[in-house]
Amino acid sequence: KERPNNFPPGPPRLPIWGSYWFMLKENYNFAHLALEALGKRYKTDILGVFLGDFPTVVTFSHELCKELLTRDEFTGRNDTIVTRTRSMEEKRGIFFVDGPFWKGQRWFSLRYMRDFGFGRRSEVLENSIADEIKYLLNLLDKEPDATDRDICKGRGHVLVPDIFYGPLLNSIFSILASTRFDYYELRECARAGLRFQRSGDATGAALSMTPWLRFIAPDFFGYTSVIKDNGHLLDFVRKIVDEHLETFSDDYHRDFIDVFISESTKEGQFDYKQLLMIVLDYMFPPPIAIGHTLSFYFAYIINNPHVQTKIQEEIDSIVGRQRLPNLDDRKFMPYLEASIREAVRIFPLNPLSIPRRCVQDTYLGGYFIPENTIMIPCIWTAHKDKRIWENPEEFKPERFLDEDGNLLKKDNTIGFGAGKRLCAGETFARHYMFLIVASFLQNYTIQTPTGEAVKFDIIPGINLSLKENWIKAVPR
Ligand code: HEM
Repeated sequence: KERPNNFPPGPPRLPIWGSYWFMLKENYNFAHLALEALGKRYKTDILGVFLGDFPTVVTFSHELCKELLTRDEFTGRNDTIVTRTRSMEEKRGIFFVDGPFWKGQRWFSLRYMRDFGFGRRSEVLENSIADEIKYLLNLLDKEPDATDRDICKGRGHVLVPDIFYGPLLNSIFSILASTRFDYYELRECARAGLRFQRSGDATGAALSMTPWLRFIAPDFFGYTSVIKDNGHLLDFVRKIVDEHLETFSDDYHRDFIDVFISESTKEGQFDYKQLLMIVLDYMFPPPIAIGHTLSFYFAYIINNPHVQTKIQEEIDSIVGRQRLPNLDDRKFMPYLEASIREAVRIFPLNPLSIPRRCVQDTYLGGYFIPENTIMIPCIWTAHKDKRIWENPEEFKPERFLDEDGNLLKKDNTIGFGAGKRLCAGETFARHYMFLIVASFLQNYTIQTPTGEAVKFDIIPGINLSLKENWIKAVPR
């Protein structure tokens, strides 16, 4: 268990948690800040640490993060107690599988979800998203009723991102399951998902390194949430899949679940658990990833009112006030688009992306990387790399525009990952974020209920999230 020869520099390895002790000392709450600090301490763009027994390499520069994300040797994922427990003790789904199984399942799901509008322009999907956005605008314009008091305190006084949970989930379910659900039920689901991902904080990481902790203090180390909250999501998905199996007919495929049942049965490979996990892997990110990215987005434009005004001017000149914005408007609204890119850059939701696994011995940045090393691109630091970004701490959408105000073709952000494991929902996410932001700012100016700046009270987890973000939408 020696440090491998020519392994990247980093802190020593102590008993039980290896170098993790040093991370906790640097920053107990936020692993990305702890690793960034260790990178600075060792004056390196590539750090070698041991998370318990696992050799782990962290890259910080934009260049090395991009290389890590795009090279085939780093397309594996890690198999941990949490990823296993999450998928019923098997390796299933898309997120945490690798090798030929991952390739086949990723290709299959993207190929067939596309037929239902996912990842492309689609009139049917856009109309259904437009209906969800009308629901949201209506919510901003009314006093709360019994069913929405948890997200609305009064006219225009709403909780972000919780107001988006129902619409986002209904949109993805229109593709997966051709079904709409009650908004409150969907919010409860999204909140279970949020608790589950928050269990991936510092103590949750300890669980992956030393799984026996689940027998000693399951609540403290997040194991209870893995079981209970993930169980809530699985029960929800199981009900949908079982209903599909009961009513399935090969004459007409209503949605992606039907296509999965049909195609995999034809090949004699119907896998119930895989169907559950694919649905879960596509339903989890819309509320958690899009919802919380929007939450940070609104926080930034509230704290930068000049940006908000400029976006509103752009909306007024391209769309006006007589109709709602649609995706045809997107290419004529570079400033709005740039503001979304800038929010993803300055506050990447997954500051350490979703860690990869090295699938064969190789080299990176001149250092030796043994097979099975955990590979972590520190997106947080790469997005503030001064070699790429001028004044990186400043929220400045203009950095994505040329002198004539056109959107730059090249986007150096890597908040959606890169390479063959690039986020499978990026197009869906970008479409949705554009439509929500454009429709909200066309009709409202967003501020905090007190008129003060948003305080960045961040909760750690696999994703970062704001503690509680009530906003006030003031009619324009
Ligand atoms: C703003 C919203 C989102 C952000 C910031 C985000 C970010 C990410 C990141 C960083 C990864 C890891 C990529 C890598 O390893 O290189 C990822 C993977 C993934 N994302 Fe997203 N995501 C978002 C929205 C979505 C949505 C809406 C969906 C689905 C509806 C989705 C589905 C997935 C899937 C299935 C993967 C796993 C891909 C694989 O391992 O092959 N994401 N996402």
